[in-house]
Amino acid sequence: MGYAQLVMGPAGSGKSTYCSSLYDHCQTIGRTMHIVNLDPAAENFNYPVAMDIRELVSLDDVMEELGLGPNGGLIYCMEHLEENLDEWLTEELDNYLDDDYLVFDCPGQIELFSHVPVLKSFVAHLQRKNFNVCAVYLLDSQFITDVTKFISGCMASLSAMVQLELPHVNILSKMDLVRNKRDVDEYLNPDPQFLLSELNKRMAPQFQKLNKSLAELVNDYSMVSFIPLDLGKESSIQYVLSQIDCCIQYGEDAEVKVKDFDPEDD
Ligand SMILES: Nc1nc2c(ncn2[C@@H]2O[C@H](COP(=O)(O)OP(=O)(O)OP(=O)(O)O)[C@@H](O)[C@H]2O)c(=O)[nH]1
Ligand SMILES: [Mg+2]
Repeated sequence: MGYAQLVMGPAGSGKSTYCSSLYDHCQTIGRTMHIVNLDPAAENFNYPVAMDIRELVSLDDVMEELGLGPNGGLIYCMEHLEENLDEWLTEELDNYLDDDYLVFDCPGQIELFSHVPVLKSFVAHLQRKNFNVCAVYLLDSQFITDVTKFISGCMASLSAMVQLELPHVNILSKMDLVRNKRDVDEYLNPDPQFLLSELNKRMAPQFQKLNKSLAELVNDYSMVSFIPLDLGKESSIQYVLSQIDCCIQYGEDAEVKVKDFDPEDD
């Protein structure tokens, strides 16, 4: 059984930085983790790139040859990935062991996890290869300064959740930039009444009914809650990782082995 995180979130939400911090953390604690670049437009990396979509397809070539812009070009690249999953991903995965842990650093174009099916096929492929996959969705903590931004961030996360049907962990990134940590608490497990009153304060009266539906939607999927992540604190990274590990049952096999030898069981 292999393990994988699919790291998603809007452009600039801190996905690649999270991946490199996670990598460093695992180096420190002596744990093996491989980071995969799925962004055909990425250029600089702060982590060793274990697999790289750019070896399959280059955004520059696609834009030049097909006359596409950067976003259309990216969608084309991802569709190309989808068509080549059997060759490319299967071949690349052959380099890893059965119980390896992979982290996929995705591009930030939001359409990738809202309405383009490539990630769904990608996940299905990983699952066929016996990977336990967790969706990790990053939202910039600066979004909570504006409740309308926060709600739209929640909706985007929700659409990834509904589309991918994976264990799902939401992270509020860049906590080092939050000055008043108390402001954050209300957004980590948002109360629908609180969201509703904040939205109503911000928006014109004709939106009240819509606001109510949005707040209810967030509440109905009570899974829209966030774990704060402060990359400056090793303990924060460790906590986030432990929550994700729990979702994909990483480490449980080891526990079972320990239990097998528990003298009290005799
Ligand atoms: N202060 C602070 N800045 C951060 C943190 N994480 C990321 N950043 C900054 O936010 C910007 C975007 O970070 P990236 O990690 O490239 O974000 P991304 O989600 O990978 O972006 P795309 O791949 O373009 O979608 C960079 O300038 C980072 O230095 C953080 O925890 N704290
Ligand atoms: Mg990135």
